[in-house]
Amino acid sequence: MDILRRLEKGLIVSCQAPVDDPLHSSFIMARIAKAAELGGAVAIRANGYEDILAIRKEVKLPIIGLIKKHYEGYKPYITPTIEEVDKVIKAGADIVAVDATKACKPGNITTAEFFTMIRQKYPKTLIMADISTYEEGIEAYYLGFNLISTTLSGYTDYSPQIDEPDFELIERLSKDVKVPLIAEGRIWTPEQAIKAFEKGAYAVVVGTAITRPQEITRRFVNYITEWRSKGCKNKVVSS
Ligand SMILES: CC(=O)N[C@H](C=O)[C@@H](O)[C@H](O)[C@H](O)COP(=O)(O)O
Repeated sequence: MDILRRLEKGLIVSCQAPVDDPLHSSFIMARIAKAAELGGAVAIRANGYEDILAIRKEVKLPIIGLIKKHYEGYKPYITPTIEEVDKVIKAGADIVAVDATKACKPGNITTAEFFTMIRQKYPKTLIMADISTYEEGIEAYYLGFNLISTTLSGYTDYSPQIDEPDFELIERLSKDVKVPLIAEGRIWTPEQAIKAFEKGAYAVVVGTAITRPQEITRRFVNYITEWRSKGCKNKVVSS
């Protein structure tokens, strides 16, 4: 089946562990991706050449690949140059996710120029635009990106800094773009995933809430700490 059709109304699991995470390992990411596949995910989102390669060997699902790399003097870090695009494709990803914010990519390349470079080199590859605002999503749509994801809302200094997923952006963009609009970023519960679909999302990406035990633990601990600081209603047993 066509890759985009396979994503429709489905859960995409983002399997990423930064260098300072104890799970930072291609072997572990591939096992987590396998678990996500067995659990019913429709696709995997993965970061880094080695991780994509390892996941490609382990799962049959479509892979959305990216490479996070920081270049001095430039803000974009999600597959910001053609070099990272080459590696993502070489590793076996089906879709390449790139920064499509208004910030120039390394070498002062605009999103429009970057998109043209990728399209000329890879005429058939599906390209996902990681955006942070409505305007960026619209621009990405008219440039010809195949999918648009709300990944970077809350991660540029001009987008809303909220704890929840950006439902308003999901709703507005899904009405105005005619390519799949992916809801991504800070989805922590199944209810939020359903809400994203109801706002018009084509598929949802969940990362941290499924694949990062360190952050999941921290979230539990924070809730408990807050409850305790409010003079918890029930007796806390101290050892
Ligand atoms: C902003 C950024 O760099 N996002 C990254 C994009 O690949 C990942 O670190 C996120 O985990 C992913 O977008 C899923 O989001 P969440 O982990 O909130 O479910």
